Amino acid sequence: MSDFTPLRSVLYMPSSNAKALEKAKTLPVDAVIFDLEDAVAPDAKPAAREAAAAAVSSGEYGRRTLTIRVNGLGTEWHDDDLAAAAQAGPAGVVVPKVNSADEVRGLVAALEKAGAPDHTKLWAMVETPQAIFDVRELAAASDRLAVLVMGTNDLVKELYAEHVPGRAPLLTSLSLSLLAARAAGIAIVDGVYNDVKDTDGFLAECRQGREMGFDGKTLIHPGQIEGANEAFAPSERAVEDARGILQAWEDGKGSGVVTYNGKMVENLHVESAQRTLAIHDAVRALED
Ligand SMILES: CC(C)(COP(=O)(O)OP(=O)(O)OC[C@H]1O[C@@H](n2cnc3c(N)ncnc32)[C@H](O)[C@@H]1OP(=O)(O)O)[C@@H](O)C(=O)NCCC(=O)NCCSC(=O)C[C@H](O)C(=O)O
Ligand SMILES: [Mg+2]
Repeated sequence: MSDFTPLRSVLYMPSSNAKALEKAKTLPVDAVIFDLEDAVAPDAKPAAREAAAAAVSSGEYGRRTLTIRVNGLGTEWHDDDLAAAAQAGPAGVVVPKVNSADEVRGLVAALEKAGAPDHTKLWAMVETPQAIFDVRELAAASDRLAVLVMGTNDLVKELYAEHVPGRAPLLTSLSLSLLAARAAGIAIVDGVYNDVKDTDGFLAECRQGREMGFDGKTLIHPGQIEGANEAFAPSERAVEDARGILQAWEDGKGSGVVTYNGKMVENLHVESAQRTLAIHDAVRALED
């Protein structure tokens, strides 16, 4: 876990919005998605592409993980977007509506052909019924695939579902994607919450995402960053418990099972505690 990169808060911004691009340089966000897809009107796409590439190359975003979301496979903008993103060399190229393992392999080949540096990974958006059915193979299709990104707006649209508190219509898709990411050993971030003024609803969805196991949440507004950063970082209590578990394990060296605060501790709990502390250390390192 030493090279763990926090992805608690992953903020989309339209690459056509110069003010938002500027503002992101000061926001306490773990990662930025410079968007060329849904948030950018067709006639603004060429200029947005240039702005996104320039932002990535600028060196002005500090420790933030930078990514560019290109337009999807089969669109008139995809090839030019992918070439520009590969040349700019962000941490991730986010591709919407990836449907299958074959598409992942094709995208990785295209990135390599376009000269993307080794550190530029593929982030695949899972947001169609076909992707959900193929998500296990999709997530394991390439070592260059680093992150799954849930596209819950498109999923709701494709399922003819509704956005409801608790997200019952999406739970199967969220859970299958999460299982696939964990089986493949890659990161996964939850979808966006559209109502930027509904703080309670947003925080409830962050808690749900955290409890399910997501690494973080994609966001659409700066006002959502603080809540996501807090929800997806280990709480003080969790850090204290993790340290206590490690101490109890150390004290009981040699026994296969000990207790901490009256609860059973086995090797698997020790591994979880170590993970909690590694995430805590990585988050602290960002904040220093
Ligand atoms: C949703 C918004 C259109 C709201 O914009 P606005 O009304 O301008 O908000 P505010 O006036 O409250 O903004 C306050 C300040 O913050 C800046 N700002 C706003 N949003 C962002 C942002 N995303 N990144 C950076 N900075 C931002 C404003 O410029 C104001 O700055 P200042 O005046 O200096 O204080 C808007 O928030 C927005 O456009 N959000 C992003 C929308 C987007 O990217 N959508 C596409 C991705 S969502 C999606 O499609 C996921 C997936 O594919 C799926 O299917 O689910
Ligand atoms: Mg989408």
